[in-house]
Amino acid sequence: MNSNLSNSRQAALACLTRWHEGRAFAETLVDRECSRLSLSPADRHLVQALVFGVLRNQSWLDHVIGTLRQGRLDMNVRLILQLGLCQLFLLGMADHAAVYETVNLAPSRLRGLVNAILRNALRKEKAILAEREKLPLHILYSTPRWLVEKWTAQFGPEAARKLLQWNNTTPRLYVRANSLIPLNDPPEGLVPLGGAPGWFSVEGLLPLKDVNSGALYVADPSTRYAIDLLAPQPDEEILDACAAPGGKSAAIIAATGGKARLTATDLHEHRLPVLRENLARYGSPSVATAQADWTQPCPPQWEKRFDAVLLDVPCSNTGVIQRRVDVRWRLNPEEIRRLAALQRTILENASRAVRPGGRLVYSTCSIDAEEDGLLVREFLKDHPEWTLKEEKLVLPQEEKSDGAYAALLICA
Ligand SMILES: C[S@@+](CC[C@H](N)C(=O)[O-])C[C@H]1O[C@@H](n2cnc3c(N)ncnc32)[C@H](O)[C@@H]1O
Repeated sequence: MNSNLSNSRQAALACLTRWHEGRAFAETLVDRECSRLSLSPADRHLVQALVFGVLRNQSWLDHVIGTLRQGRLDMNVRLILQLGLCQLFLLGMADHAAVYETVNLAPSRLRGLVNAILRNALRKEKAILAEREKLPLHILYSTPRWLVEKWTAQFGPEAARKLLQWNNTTPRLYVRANSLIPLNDPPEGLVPLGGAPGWFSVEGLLPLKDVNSGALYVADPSTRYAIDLLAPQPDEEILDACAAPGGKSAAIIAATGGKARLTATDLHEHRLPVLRENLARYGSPSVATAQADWTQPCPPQWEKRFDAVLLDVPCSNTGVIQRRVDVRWRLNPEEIRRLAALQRTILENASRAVRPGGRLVYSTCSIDAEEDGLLVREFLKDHPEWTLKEEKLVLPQEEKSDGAYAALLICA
């Protein structure tokens, strides 16, 4: 058997084990493990497909394991079985290689058990797959039941089902062309996105040269709505309050042909160097950057100072679950309530930085009303001097992109 394939499966098992032990992101664990083992791009690809495939289908895989074997299984064996079933039923790998390699992941005393369960799964394949569509949504789409119920209540059963289905598909990669650093030779494999000028879907390899030069920025097209609503103008004084790592700051500068007077702040001092580095690469080196905690009152020197403020607040990331496989498992209703309270405080304080007649765009990559439209309406109730001019909720299953929310508020 190919030893690189064995390495990839071992790496995937190591990543899943660590994922369950701590709070690290799956993406970070995959990157770290593949670099440690110096895996080739093809092997990295397999590790990612295995780890993400298991995490996206965890409840269904456990359900299948439960139908094949009653009684307790230790975590290591459960993860090995999840990996085996993922290869057999989700990634369509050859049966023989998938079973053989998976059995070899187990300690010798447990190989017989793993082999028996996987062979039993193959014998029952038809029944297992036929049963799938009849399972409750939280098992079929491996999403916590509370989240399924929440989305069903918010969007209706049909839209919720489509969203759950979308979240379990593989995300595409997109880039935004930076008008400040034109591409010399448009790279191959970039397909322009209809209705989103300057945006491309990456159909081949990511053109690293152009990403490193700052001519292309990797981002999802859903992020453009916040900038469109802000409509930054040359010479305006603009604040990007939650700015790191700087994607939207760079887009603001590009939208004004490099002429906005931008201040970019973030809570985390350690994120500022990355923010500055990104802004320099994207052709906007003169942006003023500063550490600021917007849960605290607006600093006096910034009160009523800005023509426009962008508030891209920390959020639950429920709009980007397709891309970030951990989110659904790390989130709970209490965390959403905590984030909504934090967002409301940040909005209260940062809104004071807007001059009379100025505007503020509040944005998230969450699709949950408590962090989006409901929160904005609560704010408006307490602040009659503000009006909601326009808002946009991007639902991933409808736009075939990440989910996002942006609201344009005007100060009297
Ligand atoms: C959604 S991210 C911003 C992404 C950024 N706008 C971009 O396009 O690259 C939210 C940011 O808010 C920052 N943040 C969290 N709490 C904050 C606070 N109290 N004050 C200021 N920034 C905060 C986080 O460090 C994080 O960088």
